[in-house]
Amino acid sequence: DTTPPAAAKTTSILLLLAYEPLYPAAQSLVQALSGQLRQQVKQPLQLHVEYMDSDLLNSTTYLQQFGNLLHSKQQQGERYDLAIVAGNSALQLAAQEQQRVLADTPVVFMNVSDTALIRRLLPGGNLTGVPELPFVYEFLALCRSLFADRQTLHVIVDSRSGQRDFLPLLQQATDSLGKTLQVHSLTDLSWDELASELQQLRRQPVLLLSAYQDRLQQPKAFRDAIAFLSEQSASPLWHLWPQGIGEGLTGGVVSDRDFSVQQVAAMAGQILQGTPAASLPVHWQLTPVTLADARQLARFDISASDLPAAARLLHQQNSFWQRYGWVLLLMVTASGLTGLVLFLIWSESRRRQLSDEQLRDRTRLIRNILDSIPDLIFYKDNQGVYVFCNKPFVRVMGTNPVGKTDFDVFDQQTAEFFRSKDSEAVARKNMNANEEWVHSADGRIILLETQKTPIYDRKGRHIGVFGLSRDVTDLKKAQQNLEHIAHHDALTNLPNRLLLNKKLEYALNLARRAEEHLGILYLDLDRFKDINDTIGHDIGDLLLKDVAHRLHNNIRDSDICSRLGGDEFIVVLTNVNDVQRIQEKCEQLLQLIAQPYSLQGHLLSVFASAGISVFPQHGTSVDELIRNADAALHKAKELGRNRSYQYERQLTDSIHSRMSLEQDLRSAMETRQFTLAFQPQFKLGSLQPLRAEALLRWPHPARGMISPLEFIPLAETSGMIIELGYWVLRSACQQFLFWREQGLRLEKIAVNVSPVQINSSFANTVADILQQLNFDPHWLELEVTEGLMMSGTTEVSQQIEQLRALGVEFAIDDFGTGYSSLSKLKSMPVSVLKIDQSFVRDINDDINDFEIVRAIVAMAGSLGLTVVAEGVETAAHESTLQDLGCEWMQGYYYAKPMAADEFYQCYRNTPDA
Ligand SMILES: Nc1nc2c(ncn2[C@@H]2O[C@@H]3COP(=O)(O)O[C@H]4[C@@H](O)[C@H](n5cnc6c(=O)[nH]c(N)nc65)O[C@@H]4COP(=O)(O)O[C@H]3[C@H]2O)c(=O)[nH]1
Repeated sequence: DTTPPAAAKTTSILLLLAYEPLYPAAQSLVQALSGQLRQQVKQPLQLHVEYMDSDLLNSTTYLQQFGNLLHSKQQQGERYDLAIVAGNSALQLAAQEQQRVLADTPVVFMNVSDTALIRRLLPGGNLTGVPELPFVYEFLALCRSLFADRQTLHVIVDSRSGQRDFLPLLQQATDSLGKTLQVHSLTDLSWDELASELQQLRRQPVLLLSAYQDRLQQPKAFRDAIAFLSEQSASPLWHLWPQGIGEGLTGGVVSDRDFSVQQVAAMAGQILQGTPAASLPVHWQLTPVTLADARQLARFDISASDLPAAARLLHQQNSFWQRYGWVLLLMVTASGLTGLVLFLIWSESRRRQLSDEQLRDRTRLIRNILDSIPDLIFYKDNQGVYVFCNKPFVRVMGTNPVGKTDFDVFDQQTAEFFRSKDSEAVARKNMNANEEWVHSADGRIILLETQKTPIYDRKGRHIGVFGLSRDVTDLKKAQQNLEHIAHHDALTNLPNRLLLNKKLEYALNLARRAEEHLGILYLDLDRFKDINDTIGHDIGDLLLKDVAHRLHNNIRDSDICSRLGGDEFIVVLTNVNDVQRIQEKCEQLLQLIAQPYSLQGHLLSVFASAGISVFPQHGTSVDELIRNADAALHKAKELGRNRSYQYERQLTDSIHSRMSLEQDLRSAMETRQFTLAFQPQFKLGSLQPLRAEALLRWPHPARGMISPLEFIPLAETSGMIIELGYWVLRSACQQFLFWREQGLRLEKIAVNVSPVQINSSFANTVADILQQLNFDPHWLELEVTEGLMMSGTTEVSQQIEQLRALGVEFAIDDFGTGYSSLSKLKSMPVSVLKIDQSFVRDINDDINDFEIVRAIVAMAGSLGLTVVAEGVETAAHESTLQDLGCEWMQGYYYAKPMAADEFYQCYRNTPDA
């Protein structure tokens, strides 16, 4: 009897991997870890492996979803004595679940390159582990020996942070070695454009940092990305991490993962024996290993002898065992169980030749082994009569079938199905696998994955069928769940971009065959960000759900409705015969979205804009149709929102001109093409301006003066606004100092600040600039948007408060256009309100505008805020504003924005100066 005397406690370890299950490196990591852990942990061990597949799906929502999945498993009885997490996002998830799934569970991490995250978690954390650091200098040394004649290191990155964060380090390293770093960024390139750049590079070192998404936001799983890039590239691709090497990437200098696995298993062993995780030091000392794929080296004509002597080569096919070993191994494993059963049958048939006792012992041993396997194992003779089955079979099926056929045990339909699968295996003379749903004895319907193998006697005659069934119900459910998460948007449950691409591809094929049209509607909510910032993200989320619901419920089943993220939706109208219908349906959906929403006591209105592209007129591929619908959406927004626009060719041209404007903007930054204009602000009744607003001007060498309304958004999306904004601040302050020296009696200079500029270093940088210029902070007013003020994030408030403490004054620009309510004004850290010019323009004709201005002035007065009216163009404007109690004015009625010299000439001799 092999039953142990007393059941030893099972140690349960959660192995959380950031990778996808199909990823070969993930599988070998699991195997290596499980081997090492079994050596370290003496008790019975149960490993729960979870694959996050976070390369492609790395949003916070996904992390949240994954956490929920783990939590629900835990509630069904899973418990963990220890968690081993591999990869950055796995550690992120562990950090997120510290209080819930992993409460009191020690964590050992590995393959984590995010050192900031490790350092953040270490103090007080119940964790330790082995990080994975980039060996940048060692890698450059390898490049020097392999590509001695090359001075440039090419790097591939995309927009995602993480790997991209290593760029400054690489820049520093290449600079220090006198090399050049050339970045090929998927933020500017599509996959195809990157491929054609890689085709131009002949035998140059190319380092892959990160490539998951291109500028068209087309994602690729890591495996697909490296397969694609390595196939296209005329140069070998290298990596700072082991993953991907051997699967397309040529090699790299990486940390030794075998060593990490040993360390992690040793740490796990110590923790399970009672050592607190926090008392085991993190293993920061890592040894670099040069790893290379022999097949890729051969492809690029690189001699393995040029690698360091200790380099490890993958896929080196030189011995019989290396070539065919895996085939043999597979054959041996597959035939193992079959052999065991054959042995059982054989021993039964030799019963009379051996002593009874010997036979009984042997048979009992084999039975015990087969009974201890959780899978259902059975053997039927060639008449379909069960000769043997193990205990799990009897337990799950609720009956012992030995001596009976399937027809005696199961219902007619199930029995026929089982018999047909037996016959298939016999006909194929080989193992046959199938899945089958069956009723189990405890009343559940379970999914069995069954393998059937025909058995032959020594003369080759068929004598029966051996079968092995595994209960994969839970596995299938978990897979389906993950599959669903991977393909659906967590908030609205609509298909995400990945699934949209697949469905649209399918719809295109159908439309092609049926010679029908398809309509692609790219919808985006107008000013959704303001709603989010002012009323809160919770309400914003509810609103998105309602919009999704309205869209989904008002299209046909064959149509597709998908959320791309944020407030962007795509609706695909299928089976369209009359193109006119597309436009009509789009208008109908926009009207539907515009109906009011009642969300947790808030009555809200929101409008949407839509861009339309039509198959086949506006494109024949998924990419092209979505891109063109997007271009049409931009046009719709430009034309004033709450409307739709159908794609036309000129839009692509204008996108190209937008891209060329962006390039010009970069060179304008380098060649300092910008200037400042200044517009005075007057206190009522005074001819002498006491304040001036600095406004950025870009005299483009070919296109003339370009409005800030056109280029500031570009500078914001490209991040250039940060550098540009500091330039404006510095120049405006210098000009102000100069005027004061010349005798102009100005009190303050106002400078516009874009929300993008307010990051964690904003206040310190502004303070530094003021200090360098010896500029009194009380002379500075920073104009920020209403949305930013309402966003209420702690970072923004901290930055603003830090500067206010120095004496810098803050104003809300274009007040009244956002969603902030007057009652919220009290809590905003500002002292000036600038009434938007759109209210001033019609103040004498539109009673609503008049009332809004009246309310703003009254409320501001009671809060002690200064109100400045913008866009005062006529004496009538001035007099109405004066009647309402507004004291400060700015507008063309007094002066247009002008160059600094002109400003000085205008106001140096003003009577009350
Ligand atoms: N119709 C009319 N317009 C008037 C009148 N008085 C002033 N304006 C215009 O209204 C805009 C006022 O600036 P803003 O609301 O801050 O709006 C600014 C501001 O949001 C942004 N901007 C300008 N310079 C900068 C800058 O240095 N940084 C940032 N982040 N944004 C800037 O660009 C916007 C537009 O700037 P500009 O084209 O210079 O346009 C200026 C000004 O020329 C009037 O009586 N009638």
